[in-house]
Amino acid sequence: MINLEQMDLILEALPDPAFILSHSGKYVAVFGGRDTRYYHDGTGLVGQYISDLVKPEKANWFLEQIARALESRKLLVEEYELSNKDVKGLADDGPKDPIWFEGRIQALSFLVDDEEVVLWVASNISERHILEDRLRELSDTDQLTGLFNRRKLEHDLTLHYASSARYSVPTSIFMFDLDNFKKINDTKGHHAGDEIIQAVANICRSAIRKTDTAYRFGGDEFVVALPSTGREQAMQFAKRLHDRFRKELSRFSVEGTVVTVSIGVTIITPEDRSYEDTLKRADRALYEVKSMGKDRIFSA
Ligand SMILES: Nc1nc2c(ncn2[C@@H]2O[C@H](COP(=O)(O)OP(=O)(O)OP(=O)(O)O)[C@@H](O)[C@H]2O)c(=O)[nH]1
Repeated sequence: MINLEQMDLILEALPDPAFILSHSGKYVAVFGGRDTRYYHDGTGLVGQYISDLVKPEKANWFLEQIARALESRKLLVEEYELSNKDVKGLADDGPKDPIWFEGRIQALSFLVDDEEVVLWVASNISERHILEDRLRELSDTDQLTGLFNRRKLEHDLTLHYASSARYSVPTSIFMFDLDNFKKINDTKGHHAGDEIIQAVANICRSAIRKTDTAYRFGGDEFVVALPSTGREQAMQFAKRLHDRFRKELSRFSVEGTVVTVSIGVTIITPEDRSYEDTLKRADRALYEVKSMGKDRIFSA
């Protein structure tokens, strides 16, 4: 049998810190979490209140989770970020960078000083979090150009569509496609083609505003989303962008074949049933440009 003294030693040896927190946010007790590579020593927190130690917004979040766990009586799992600068009363030794925690919060079946209490076990998941961020970034990014990809475009357009519908804020869309690209690819090789695609991406990056976003839609097709931009403004910008393409892509010409860009411009309208309708219209505008002889802008 394990005696009480041994039980204390076991609790102290727990790899992750385990807090007993009251309904009002008091640190009633702290066990374990002695690994200073991952955690700060939390024993200095005992007897203090969360709202005295962390900023109000974060403190309210902690109190909400405690209340939820007490109400549901079920295990609650939540991820959150904290740095030792956020929490007064922690010793300076321990990790310097902000830590991402997974908190597992469980109501306990006894009261402390007439208050309900929860067990809050905090595990350091920073490494996993960084990896997840990197994976998300990779899955949203086109490898050749570093621009966002079609997947991310579809995600972002859903948001633009929702805010256009809700707040009547216009979002303009350019869809553009290189002209005569196949010929260059066939004559000078795929590698030269890749260079052109990268040059287009660089022009986009340097030309657009911070609030605009450029995407590689696929192959030699690109999309730029311009939030809070009406048609007239969008057309002015399309002209400027088109001029830059003309100037900066002319160096890739071969044997009388010039790489130019055709741009279809449209705007999310209240009649659109979803962003897909907007994209289809942009695609139709692009088709019109191509049939009119390429290297120009058409608004639909
Ligand atoms: N180098 C390179 N070529 C690509 C890439 N993705 C697509 N392509 C090529 O891009 C070309 C796109 O075809 P089209 O749009 O019909 O070519 P185009 O000559 O520009 O045709 P128009 O738009 O009618 O002027 C095809 O030859 C594809 O093989 C890529 O990542 N790198």
